[in-house]
Amino acid sequence: MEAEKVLARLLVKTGALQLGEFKLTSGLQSPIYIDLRRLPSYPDAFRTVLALLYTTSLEADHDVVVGVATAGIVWATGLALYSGKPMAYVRSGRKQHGLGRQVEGLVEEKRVLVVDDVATTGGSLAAAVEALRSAGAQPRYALVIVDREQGARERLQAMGVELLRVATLRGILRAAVEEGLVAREDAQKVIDQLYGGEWG
Ligand SMILES: O=P(O)(O)OC[C@H]1O[C@H](OP(=O)(O)OP(=O)(O)O)[C@H](O)[C@@H]1O
Ligand SMILES: O=C(O)c1cc(=O)[nH]c(=O)[nH]1
Repeated sequence: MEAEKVLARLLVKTGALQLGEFKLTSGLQSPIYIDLRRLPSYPDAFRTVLALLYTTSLEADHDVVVGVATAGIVWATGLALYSGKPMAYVRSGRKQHGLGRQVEGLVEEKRVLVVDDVATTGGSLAAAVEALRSAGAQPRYALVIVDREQGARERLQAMGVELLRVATLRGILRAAVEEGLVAREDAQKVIDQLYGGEWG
């Protein structure tokens, strides 16, 4: 079964796909929210999505898996255990006590795969890439489970980082409609509001 269909089923079953009115981290408003933080509460779903993430990660040459705080750390940890690669993580800001670091773990001169759960504008991944470069790392690839296609790929490309994704939000919505999991009219409203009616 293709990744979009698997994700559509799991996201609906676990309540991780929510329709409504949401404010995003970028300040944008959205009629849909993907809450992948719920997945680890369902071990079978967690394992299935980790396997999909691992398969996609094979496209990226890397020495270290780096999670983006907070949601990305969970997935990076699972992926590192899956792949046997070292793992590190990036905080959203520099720690104000202890060693005062933003990047935790060994990344200097390493080819890094930056992992997060969702990409929307790419602001969070871009900030992580900058922090990693300041720490002497070489971030080459970013990897997410869901790419909402709201600017992340282009923003990262401009920084020399390629964005890999298990699925796009539009692909998941299309599969959810085909599987009878989301009403076509509800999905169409999301597509109209976020993508000017283009299903991609
Ligand atoms: O591409 P962007 O526009 O940056 O949006 C995506 C980011 O937003 C969410 O994080 P959030 O800020 O909600 O923090 P959390 O991971 O700590 O929950 C998500 O986990 C991504 O990191
Ligand atoms: O852009 C975000 O903040 C965001 C969107 C989304 O669908 N899911 C999420 O966890 N964050």
